[in-house]
Amino acid sequence: MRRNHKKTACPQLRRHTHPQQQSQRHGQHFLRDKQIIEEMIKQADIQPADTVIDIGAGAGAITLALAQRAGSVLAVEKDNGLAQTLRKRSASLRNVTVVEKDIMNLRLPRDPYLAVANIPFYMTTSILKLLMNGSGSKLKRAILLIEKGAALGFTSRPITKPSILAWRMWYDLKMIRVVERRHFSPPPKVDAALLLIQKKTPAFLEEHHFHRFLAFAEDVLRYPRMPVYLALSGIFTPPQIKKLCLHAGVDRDFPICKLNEQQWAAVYTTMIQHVPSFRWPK
Ligand SMILES: C[S@@+](CC[C@H](N)C(=O)[O-])C[C@H]1O[C@@H](n2cnc3c(N)ncnc32)[C@H](O)[C@@H]1O
Repeated sequence: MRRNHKKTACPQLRRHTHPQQQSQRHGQHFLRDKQIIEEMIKQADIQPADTVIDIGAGAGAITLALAQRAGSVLAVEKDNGLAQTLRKRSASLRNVTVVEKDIMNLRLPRDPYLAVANIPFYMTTSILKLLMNGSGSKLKRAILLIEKGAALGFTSRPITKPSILAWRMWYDLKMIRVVERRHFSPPPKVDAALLLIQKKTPAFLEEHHFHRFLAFAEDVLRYPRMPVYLALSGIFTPPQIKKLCLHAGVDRDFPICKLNEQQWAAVYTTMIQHVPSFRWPK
């Protein structure tokens, strides 16, 4: 492995450069490039009063940069050694709180917040669920470094996975660009990408519908390429399906996964308004 400590965003990493195997188990791939951190911060459009979470803060490469812009920074790191290092490095910064914890056990802010992070790749889906699932998600915007393959999956069309569809009903997900593996130390096995997550305002549906919509999506997307009339037949009557297709401007044989978010919102709203609740997918 080629090391160039001059370029490393955090010189303290020398002490924390673990063997490759351990880094992979804990998702410890530290950012070496300050320009990428600057780009993340620019994309996050942080305002002076904002609360920002750094998920998997490591030794603070992103946290310390965030502290210059945000009202407060919550740096969450599970690794005891790294958390201690970050505590020392941020001791003089009154707007940084280091929380040594598994991110999955963190109580998220009750007020709107941002997330800017180079997350542990092995937890990507769990972290996105944590940030976006739920009726009262207060996430306003996030810019996350994740695996390139995952970023492509979350942002592509047609949307075949219920959880991704549910996220995209309330959030715009955009892959900003690829970040090659050489920008990390030690480098991961695959390239990464910057994923921008932005809350839709207004969203197609009110927030309290999230879980019911997810159950609906899980039911009708069981076979994503199924024709609309078949996929919806367990919930709607044939005349309702005919009307829905007419309104959405799609043929009854149109693959269900090819509906756009606006069409999904129309189908779901029709269910809530015109289908007895015992027929709603649970
Ligand atoms: C990809 S590294 C990023 C480190 C640092 N932010 C950077 O960019 O250099 C991911 C970090 O997440 C930490 N981590 C792994 N699992 C975690 C968890 N469940 N909760 C919180 N932190 C975790 C790792 O110890 C590691 O420091």
